[in-house]
Amino acid sequence: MKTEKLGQSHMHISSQESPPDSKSTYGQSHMRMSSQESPPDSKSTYGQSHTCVRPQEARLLIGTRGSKLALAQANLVSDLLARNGVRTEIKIIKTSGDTFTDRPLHEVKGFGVFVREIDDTMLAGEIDIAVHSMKDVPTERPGELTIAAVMKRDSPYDFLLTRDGIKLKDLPEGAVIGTTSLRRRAQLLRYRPDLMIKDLRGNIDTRLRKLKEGQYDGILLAEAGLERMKWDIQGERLDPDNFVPSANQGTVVIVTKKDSQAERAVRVLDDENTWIETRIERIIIGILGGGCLVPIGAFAKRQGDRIHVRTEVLSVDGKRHVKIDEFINPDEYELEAARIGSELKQKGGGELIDEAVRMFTAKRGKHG
Ligand SMILES: NCc1[nH]cc(CCC(=O)O)c1CC(=O)O
Repeated sequence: MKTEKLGQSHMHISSQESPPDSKSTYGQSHMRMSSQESPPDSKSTYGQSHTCVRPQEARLLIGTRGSKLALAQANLVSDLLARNGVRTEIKIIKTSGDTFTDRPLHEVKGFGVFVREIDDTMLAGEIDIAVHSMKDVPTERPGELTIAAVMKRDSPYDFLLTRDGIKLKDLPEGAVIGTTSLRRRAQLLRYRPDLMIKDLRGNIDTRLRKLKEGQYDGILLAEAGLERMKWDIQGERLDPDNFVPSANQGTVVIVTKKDSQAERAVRVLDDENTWIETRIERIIIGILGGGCLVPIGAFAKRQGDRIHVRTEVLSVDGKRHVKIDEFINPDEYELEAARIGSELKQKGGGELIDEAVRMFTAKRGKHG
């Protein structure tokens, strides 16, 4: 296990590798490990907690945000289910993350700002399936709901778009880069402390427009979003050694009520390899805590008969970080993920997390 110590500068000790192909080829069949992120004791009350009992031949209702990316994801799931004989209908649900687009996400109250209202609609029995970008789904979940399927991972990497195709290392001194992600901000400043990082909110099309309008020299976003929108835009895929992705980045997840017809219907879409990679990442960030208030990267990638795990916590200014980069045995992946999360926390990650949360809380106190 290789750990970089907390300090002012770091010799990167992992072998620099170009990002591997992000498509996994792992086997399809699998024994489902415990998927419970919430206590396994709560039994679903599906069908008992609401009056609207729909006839059996009714379509399953898919709940989703209304952004172009979210709709692209929901339509993909609907099409795949149709190919498996499952009829669905899509219902758009507005979330607080979509409402407050004028501020950084970490300043929108509470966790799961893109998920909470959709969870509530499912708990009320008004939808059967929810399709989310998995990285937006908090690790703390309502006991009645379950992650019923994790789709095969798209690109997990961050992607830099610049107006004239300049690479990150060649950007001029003080170039303005748009992102509102605390993780991307800290990782950018670690790599190029001279850069000016400017908040950038809004859906993908809004961000692209702001780049074209000249408000930024570059913008940083998830490559998966561009893939799913089928936008073939030239840019630079950032190396996961320097830009460890957000936990579960590039993954679409399907949530249903436990023990429901919907849970059984969507199971066919589950991808074993992505299930394991994203579970490792969620165990790690679940142990670290801090939610979206702290610059944390967590990335697990199956490579042959091993799983490469990279995870790090950074200070908000990118000047300090602590990182673990190692290969683990897939047979013990849950235990190994818990060990890594605990070690990262003990080796300085906990202090950086507390510092970031204190900083945010103080800032929120000042601005109300
Ligand atoms: N709320 C931000 C968010 N949630 C999921 C994605 C991208 C798609 C994915 O990671 O699956 C994005 C945009 C971004 O990070 O650029």
